Amino acid sequence: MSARILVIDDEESLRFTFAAFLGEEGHRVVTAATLDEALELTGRESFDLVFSDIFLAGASGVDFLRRFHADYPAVPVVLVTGFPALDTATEALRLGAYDYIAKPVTQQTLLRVTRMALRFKDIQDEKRRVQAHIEAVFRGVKDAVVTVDRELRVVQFNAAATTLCEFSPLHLGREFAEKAKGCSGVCLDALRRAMDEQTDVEIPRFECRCGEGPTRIFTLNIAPLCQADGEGIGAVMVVRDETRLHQLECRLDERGRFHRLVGSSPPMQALYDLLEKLAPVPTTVLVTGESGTGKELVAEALHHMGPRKAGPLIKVNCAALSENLLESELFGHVRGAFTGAVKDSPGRFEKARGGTIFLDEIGDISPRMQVRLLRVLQEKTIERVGDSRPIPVDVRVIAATHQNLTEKIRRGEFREDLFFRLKVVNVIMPPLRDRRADLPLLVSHFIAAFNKKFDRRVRGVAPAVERLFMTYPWPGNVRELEHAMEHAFILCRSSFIDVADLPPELTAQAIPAEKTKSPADPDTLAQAITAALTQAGGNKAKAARLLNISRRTLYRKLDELGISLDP
Ligand SMILES: Nc1ncnc2c1ncn2[C@@H]1O[C@H](COP(=O)(O)OP(=O)(O)OP(=O)(O)O)[C@@H](O)[C@H]1O
Repeated sequence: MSARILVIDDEESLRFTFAAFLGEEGHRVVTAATLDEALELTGRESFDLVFSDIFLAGASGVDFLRRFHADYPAVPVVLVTGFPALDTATEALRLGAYDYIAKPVTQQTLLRVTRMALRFKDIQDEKRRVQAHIEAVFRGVKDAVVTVDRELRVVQFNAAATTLCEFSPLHLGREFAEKAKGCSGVCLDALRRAMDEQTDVEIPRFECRCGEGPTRIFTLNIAPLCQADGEGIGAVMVVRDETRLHQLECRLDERGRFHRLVGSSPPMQALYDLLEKLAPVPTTVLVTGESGTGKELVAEALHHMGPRKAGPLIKVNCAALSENLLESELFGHVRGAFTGAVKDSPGRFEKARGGTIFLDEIGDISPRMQVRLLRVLQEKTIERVGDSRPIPVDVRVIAATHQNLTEKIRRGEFREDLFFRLKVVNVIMPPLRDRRADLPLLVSHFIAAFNKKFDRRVRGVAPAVERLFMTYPWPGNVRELEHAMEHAFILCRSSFIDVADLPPELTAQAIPAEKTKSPADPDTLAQAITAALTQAGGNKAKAARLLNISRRTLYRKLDELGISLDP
C-alpha cells in the first residue's frame, strides 16, 4: 500500500536516506528541514505518517508533535533521536507519539516501524469510521438508546434518551440506579436481569413517567454486551415510545361497525360485546327495540358470525301474513291439508335446518300460533299442517319485536311461557336519539353507500344539516336517517347535502317542540299519514316511503290510529 509520508530532519543525508528507503517501498515521501517548513506542509496537505527528528535546528520534534497531534490525532508520528533518553521517550509517548526510534536507523527498522504505524493508522481509521457510523445511528433513531457498563454505570446515551427519559450529561459515569429513582424503575430491574442472566430482555408496553413529564407507554429491549471471550461488559438498552400507537389502537378497539351494524357509541360497544358472546352459541335470542333500530341486522350478525353461517338464514315477517298462511309458511303442510294444498310442502323451519330462523314482529302472532311456536322451542320438532308426525328441526331461533311484550302479557295478549322461552337472552336495541354520537359515522356510512348506488361524489353534509340531525328526535331511527339521506341524494346537486335537500317532514319536525306539535302526537301522525296516502294515490308502499317509515310500520300505525284503507 502506498502512503504519503513526511520526514522532518535538519540533516539532509538522513532526509535523503529515509526518502530513498521508503520510496523503494512505493511510498510517496515529502521532506522538511525545519519545524516551520513541516508545519507549512502539514497545513497544506495530508499525510499518513510522519517521521520527525527530536532535535531540529532551533526547535524540537516534540514541539512539532504537540502542535501536529492536536490537529491530526489520527496520524501516527514517530520520533527519531540520535541521543536516546528515557525521559524524552516517555514524554514523547505521553504527548501521543506512536513510537520512538534511535539513530542510526537501519532500512529494516525503518520499514518495520513504517508498516506497523500504517497498520495502526488503518485500524484507527476503521475504528473512527465505525464510531461515526454508530453515532449517526444513535443520533438518527427515535428510540432512546442507553449503554451501561458491567457495574451498571451510564456510558453513553443518545438525543432521544434526553427527551424520552430525561438523561443529561450529569448521568454519564453515574450509576443507572440513581437515574432510575426518578421513574418507574422497570428498566433497572430489566437491566439487572439481562446482566445476571446474560440474556436479551424485552418488556412490552408498560407505563412510565419521568419526573414531571407525561405518562408514556414504552416498550423496552435490553441486550447484554459481551467481549469476544463471552464475558459481559455491559448492556445496551433501547426504549421505544409507543404512546401514540397505543392510543390509536385503543381508539380502534372502540369498534365503528359490527358486521353490517354501524356505530361506535358506548351503547353500540355494549351491543357488539353481547353479540360477540351470543354468536357462537345456539341460544334463542329475543331482539327488542323501536322500529328501524337494526333488529334485523342483529339477526344477520348473529347468524353470519356464528358456527351456522354456512347454513341458511330464513327470515319471516310474522305480521305480514294471516294466521293460517303463517302457520303453513312456518311449519309446512301436507297434500290435502287445506284447499289448494296440492302437494307436500316444507315450511320455513325445515328450510332453516342447520341455520337460523328470524321471526320478525313476533309480538303480532295469534294465541294459537304462540302455542305452536312454544312447542317447537320446547321439543325442537315441528308438525306440518295436516300431519301429526313430529319432524326434528335443528334451527337457531332469533325473534324480534318493537312491541312491549311485558305489557302484552299483562293484557293477556302474549303467553308468558313463550316470552321466557324466546327471551333466553334479550338484546335491546338503543334508539338513535340515545346514541346521537353515532350520527357522523352513520352519515358517512350512508354517503358512501349512496355515492356507490347513485354513482355520485357527495362529500358530506352542511353544518346546518349536522345541527338539525343532532336535535331531531329520529322516531324512525336509523331507517329514517337512511331514507332521509337517500332523499337528499336525489335532490342534492352539489357535493354537500343542504337542509333544503332533506325531506320536508324532517325539517318541519326539527322545529323546536314548543313551536309545533310533537311528531308522536296522534293527530299530527294521522294527518301526516292521510296526507301521504293521498299524495301517493293510495299506494301504501309509496306512502310509507314518503313518511320514511317501513310498510310494516305504516300498517301498524294505520291499525293503531284506526285509519281505514277502504275507499
Ligand atoms: N346500526 C345500524 N347501522 C347501519 N344501518 C342500520 C343500523 N340500524 C339500522 N340500519 C338500517 O336501517 C334499516 C332498518 O333496519 P332493520 O330492518 O334492521 O330495523 P328493525 O329494527 O328490524 O326495524 P323494524 O322493527 O321496522 O323491522 C335497514 O336498512 C338497516 O340497514
